[in-house]
Amino acid sequence: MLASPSSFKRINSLRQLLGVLGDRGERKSSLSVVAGIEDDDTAANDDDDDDPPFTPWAVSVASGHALLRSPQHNKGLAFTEKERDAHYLRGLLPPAVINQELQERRTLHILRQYQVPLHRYIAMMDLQESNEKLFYKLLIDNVEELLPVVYTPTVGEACQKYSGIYRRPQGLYISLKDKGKILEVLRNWPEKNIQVIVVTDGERILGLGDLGCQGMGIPVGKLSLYTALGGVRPSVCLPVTIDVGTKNEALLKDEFYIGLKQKRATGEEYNELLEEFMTAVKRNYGEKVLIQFEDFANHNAFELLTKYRTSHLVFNDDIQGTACVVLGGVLSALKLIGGTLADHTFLFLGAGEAGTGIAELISLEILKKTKLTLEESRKKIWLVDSKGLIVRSRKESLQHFKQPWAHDHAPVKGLLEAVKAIKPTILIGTSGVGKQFTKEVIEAMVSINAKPLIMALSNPTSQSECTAEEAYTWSQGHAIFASGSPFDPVIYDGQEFVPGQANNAYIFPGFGLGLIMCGAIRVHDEFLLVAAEALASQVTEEEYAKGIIYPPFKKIRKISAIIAAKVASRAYELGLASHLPRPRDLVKFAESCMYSPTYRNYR
Ligand SMILES: O=C([O-])CC(=O)C(=O)O
Ligand SMILES: [Mg+2]
Repeated sequence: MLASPSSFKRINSLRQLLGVLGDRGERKSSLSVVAGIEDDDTAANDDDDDDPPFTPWAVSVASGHALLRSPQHNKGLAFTEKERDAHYLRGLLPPAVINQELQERRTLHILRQYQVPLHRYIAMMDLQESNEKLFYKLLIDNVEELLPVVYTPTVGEACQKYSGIYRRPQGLYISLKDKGKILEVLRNWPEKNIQVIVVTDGERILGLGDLGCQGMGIPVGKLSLYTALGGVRPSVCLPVTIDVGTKNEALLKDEFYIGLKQKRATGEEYNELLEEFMTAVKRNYGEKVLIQFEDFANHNAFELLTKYRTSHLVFNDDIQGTACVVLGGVLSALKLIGGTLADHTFLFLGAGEAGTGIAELISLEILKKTKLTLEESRKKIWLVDSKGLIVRSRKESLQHFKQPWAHDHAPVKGLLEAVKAIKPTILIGTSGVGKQFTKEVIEAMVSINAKPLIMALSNPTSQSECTAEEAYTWSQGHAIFASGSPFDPVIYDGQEFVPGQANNAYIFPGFGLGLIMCGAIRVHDEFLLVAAEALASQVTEEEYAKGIIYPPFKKIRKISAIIAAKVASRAYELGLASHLPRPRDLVKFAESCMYSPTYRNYR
């Protein structure tokens, strides 16, 4: 039976009244009762044979064939005999009834037979589009195996080939053609209650350059992680790609390219479209919707963050998320390499969003923990860009985000020369260009330090500044190593070395959950510091004993809950949280808000 218009009105006003947080949250929505086909996942509702509580609103939103075609509600062969009778499914499915656990094993078995990573990616996207709960159950239960499939590095290849593998729209496309109509475009999206938007303009997809409209794979992938790793409900997530054209000549010549075939717009035209988008988002979803900027090119990334951080709830994952995960890794690594943060000397290869973002957050943490001034703490950090070491004599010609790092020093050309001149204890690669940490660079680091910390952060794997194997072999097992893209453990000299994955996926899902659950209205730098410290605190002594500086991804939901709690707690302290009263136990509250992918019973 379809909901009558008046029932819909009641459903909508209930949504507005309750806000949608999560499944077991104190602010739990009672939509399950309203919608009949249940929209949330309380264990209490899972007992099949109990009669549903009486409610005058009980309606079914889909049945029969439409139910099987609804990714949010479809359970495939897991529909029971009773459900098949009750929801007009008889004959529409083969007779076997297969529960979710067996479906999960079956899907994993099939996935493992695909040798080509992109085929696994396509199979996972198909699953997400046909059976959302099974997709998330599989991803959550097998996160270490499947993260590289739906996310970095495979998502990079998927974006490069996106026009070829495109099947269905997985997010909202907003192009220059939609100028003046963005509010209408937002209203075309089927979900009305949106809490997180990940938006890209495709200009700098990972380290792969301008992929234009094909960048859509990134917001889709990031938001899958919001749900799988941070427990944010899929229905409140909105992936957006803003298409203002592309500089990528190959795409412009490709007859199958799905984007606007024109030169990338810049300046006024670009700013106006972005301004319209930001205004429309706030108007349509309110102040508390989180907008995560992803994979914008440097100039726009910094400008957008500066422009909107005082008027919107915005977060740039490449500047702030990456900074947070790296600061977390460095704080954690201090247990292995010794000293305090302020005792170290940092050298970065790359002075873009990630490099300067990390540098700034490290200096803020030094400022917080010592008596040094911001200026003094920044002096511990040196950056190398394509023209060599950033030094004071270059200051006038530098982009504004590089200027704080222009310290007094004679000009130095290449990275190796900079390592020899600066003698860093920590080397961080954020250049987006692979193979820059050569044998000579790593050897120079080892000649200066007993245990150099080396972080090769550029993504995907092809752009990594060096591989895990190179780092361990060239340093003869002395390096503590982490990378942005995943690498397998390495055996060197009979010993196993486990590289860390310094990827912002450790941070943004929990960070976003924290902002949403407390109703934050702005992102404060303090939130980034507490999130980094929370991540570092999750590494155990046993992990340190093995040289590990990041906790394993299999613990990520717990880690995300802890990060969310720290962020929310700081937001309450700073008066930036609007959901009152403050829950007493924020970790428990965060966990109670998390989406569960277990199938519901449809009575
Ligand atoms: O997506 C990732 O793996 C990390 C990231 O934000 C980037 O490299 O731009
Ligand atoms: Mg990114």
